[in-house]
Amino acid sequence: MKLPNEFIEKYTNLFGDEAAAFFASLQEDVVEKGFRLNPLKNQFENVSYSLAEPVPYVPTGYYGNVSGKSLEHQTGYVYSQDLSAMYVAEVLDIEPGDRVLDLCAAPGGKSTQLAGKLNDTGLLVSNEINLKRAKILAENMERTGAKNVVVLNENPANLAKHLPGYFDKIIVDAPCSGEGMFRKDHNAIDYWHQDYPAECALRQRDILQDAVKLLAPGGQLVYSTCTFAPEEDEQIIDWLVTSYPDFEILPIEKYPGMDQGIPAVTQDQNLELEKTVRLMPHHFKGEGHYIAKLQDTRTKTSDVVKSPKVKKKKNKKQQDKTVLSKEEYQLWQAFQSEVVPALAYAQQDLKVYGSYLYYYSKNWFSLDQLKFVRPGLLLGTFKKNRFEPSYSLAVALNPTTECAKTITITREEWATYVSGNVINVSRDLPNGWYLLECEGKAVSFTKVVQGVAKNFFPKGLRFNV
Ligand SMILES: C[S@@+](CC[C@H](N)C(=O)[O-])C[C@H]1O[C@@H](n2cnc3c(N)ncnc32)[C@H](O)[C@@H]1O
Repeated sequence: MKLPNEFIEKYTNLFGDEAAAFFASLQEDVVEKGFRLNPLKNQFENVSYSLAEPVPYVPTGYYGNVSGKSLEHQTGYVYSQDLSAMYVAEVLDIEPGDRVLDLCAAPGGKSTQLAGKLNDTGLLVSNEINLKRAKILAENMERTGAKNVVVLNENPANLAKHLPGYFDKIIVDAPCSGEGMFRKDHNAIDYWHQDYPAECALRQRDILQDAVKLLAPGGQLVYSTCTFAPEEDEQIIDWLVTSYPDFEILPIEKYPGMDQGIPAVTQDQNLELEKTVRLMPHHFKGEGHYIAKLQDTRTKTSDVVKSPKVKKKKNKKQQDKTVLSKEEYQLWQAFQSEVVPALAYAQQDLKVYGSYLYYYSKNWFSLDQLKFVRPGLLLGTFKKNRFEPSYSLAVALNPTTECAKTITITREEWATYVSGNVINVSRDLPNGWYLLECEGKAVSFTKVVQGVAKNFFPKGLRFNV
């Protein structure tokens, strides 16, 4: 890998004696991998990956490589994540019931972790400006099985216009010059030029200005990048606390191999920046990252004050099209009482978009003016006088406690099913909807018709093991 000359010059000046070790680490081909367990799932004794090497700084993190074609991945038990990246969401102090925003969320590394930390309380809004990436994000969030996640496809300015002061906690994992990704993605070097970090910094300031507007007084903000560039790291945080004096930098615990931020790269030599973290590949097993944690010191206001105003409906024509018809509600209830009795959602917490039925709590914000990819948990589809449960609902279920009709399948049968084939089951089994579970993990819904479990695994997700 050929590093640009200006890059070498810049970091030789900045890192001095350490520069040679730093450049050498960027040339390493074999980089240790990591993964996280999803706390929304249960029975981890059935996970076939070794949990012998836990990561010391993330309770759900482990060293090791997981396959995207494994049962554990398909059912959302594990998420493959860089060993540095998994420290970002870890440092945000999530409390049950928090409203959390991941502003630059695709493909979902931080968001999947945040969903686990919220444990189905509060609300997680995972936002991604790029539609294609937002769809990938939604797929990754689906696999977590979280019931309280909304995926938006908004620009931060529009979000700030509609939801000012709405969120208790925000992560800005900013688009950056990606220097920390050079060894993982050699193409990142092609985009790099001397002025690139400064250009990225302008965009990061814009995004942070909106993030500040979105944060509730007394809220917490975590900012991260995967670059070594001081322009996008310490200098951005220095700019933030200078521009917004209500914000103060909180200390982040430094585990072995983690470095502190470098005050010397800022004009005012702001020593507070030592509280931030640099993850450097010559010191730490993981790609290059920078993390800062900020506290808004304004007094917290009550939920009543911070909820955005919802405009009252003016006339009948403007009636909410997302309200279920009586027939739709009856179809859902018939399915729900028979198959998922634990999910007795109130009618006000259900919404329809076209023929799709979603769980979306009445306590969450109005989606009217926002572009969304996932307006809550997709429960299923209404099709000519019947209700068909979704894959999203299947993977969100605990087969033991939340589903009354399950069929246990073997790993071989699982492999058959995810490749798009049917499975033969007992002919004595009554026809109808069942949840397929393998080793306690919810795989998919199936419809049994005379001893055959029909394939309802989404076409776009099918794979051969
Ligand atoms: C570093 S990546 C996020 C990675 C993600 N947080 C994760 O852990 O998987 C930055 C994201 O910011 C998005 N982005 C680009 N320009 C943006 C902008 N102006 N405002 C908000 N997000 C932007 C990119 O599309 C990209 O998905």
